Amino acid sequence: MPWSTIKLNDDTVIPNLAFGTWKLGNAQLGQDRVIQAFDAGFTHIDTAQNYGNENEAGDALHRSGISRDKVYITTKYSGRGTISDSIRQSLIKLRVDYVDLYLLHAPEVSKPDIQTAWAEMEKLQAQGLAKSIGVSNYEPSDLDTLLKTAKIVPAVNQILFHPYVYAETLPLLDYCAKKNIVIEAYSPLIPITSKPGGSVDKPVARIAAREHATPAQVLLAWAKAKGTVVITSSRERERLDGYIQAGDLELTKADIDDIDVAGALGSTRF
Ligand SMILES: NC(=O)C1=CN([C@@H]2O[C@H](COP(=O)(O)OP(=O)(O)OC[C@H]3O[C@@H](n4cnc5c(N)ncnc54)[C@H](O)[C@@H]3O)[C@@H](O)[C@H]2O)C=CC1
Ligand SMILES: O=CCc1c[nH]c2ccccc12
Repeated sequence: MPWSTIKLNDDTVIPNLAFGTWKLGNAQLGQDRVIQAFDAGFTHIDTAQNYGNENEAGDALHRSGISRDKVYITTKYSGRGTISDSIRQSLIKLRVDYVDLYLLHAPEVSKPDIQTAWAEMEKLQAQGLAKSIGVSNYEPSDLDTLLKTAKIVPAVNQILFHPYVYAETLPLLDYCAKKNIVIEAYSPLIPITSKPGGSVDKPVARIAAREHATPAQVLLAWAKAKGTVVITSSRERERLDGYIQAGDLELTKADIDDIDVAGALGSTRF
């Protein structure tokens, strides 16, 4: 099945592939690279207050001429200023009236504290500034704290997600599944970007050879098969085309099990 959408607990839908804008390069290059991602077929961009390129993403959106309802925009509060001011500044930079998804970037930047920050997020959603609200880098204990006073359950938790951390993340995945919180997977390509030569390489290479695919495509297909929203990136058009095509790559249960086992063998926190 190609890349598609996932229904969130607030009844909205989110594309299950996103283009991340962290470390995209300087202003003009950043803007061109977002446009390149739209051209390649991405419909979801993931940015943040402190990536320093919401302006470029907004300009890219404007220049590409894509209508607002055809693109899904996520940004995050990264701890600078108040949440209320931050989202308003993000909306100006992004040149939009609302974002589709607004996240608390991490528990430590959920200021002044997790419960107060979440109450602010709920207000923004009620005001229509964010269609959906969620968190990032939250552990079960952080979610416990949040849910004690929350009126709304976070729609997503955006976390580090790749085969080497999968086994140790299972308790968090289970927690989120029980609360109907969708997992967004960032840095899914760590096995080839930061840890080449590890135990996951073998099954990934075997599957890639069989499917005439690249290792990156196999890793994206693995994260998709786990039911996550996959967030990846590249400055290169050829790689972006490969990411889009990875939506058609169906792994078997045996493939997924092989990658899970190899990931657990080489497990190290990055
Ligand atoms: N919420 C959070 O705290 C975080 C969120 N993110 C989000 O996730 C997005 C994606 O994160 P990444 O770590 O960049 O994702 P990723 O793990 O998909 O890596 C993407 C990088 O892999 C490179 N790559 C692709 N194929 C390769 C190959 N065959 N060999 C070597 N390198 C290859 C690409 O050129 C690109 O630079 C970010 O832009 C951001 O939006 C990322 C980190 C933290
Ligand atoms: O999103 C990527 C990593 C990152 C950059 N800034 C922050 C702030 C808080 C948590 C994570 C990050």
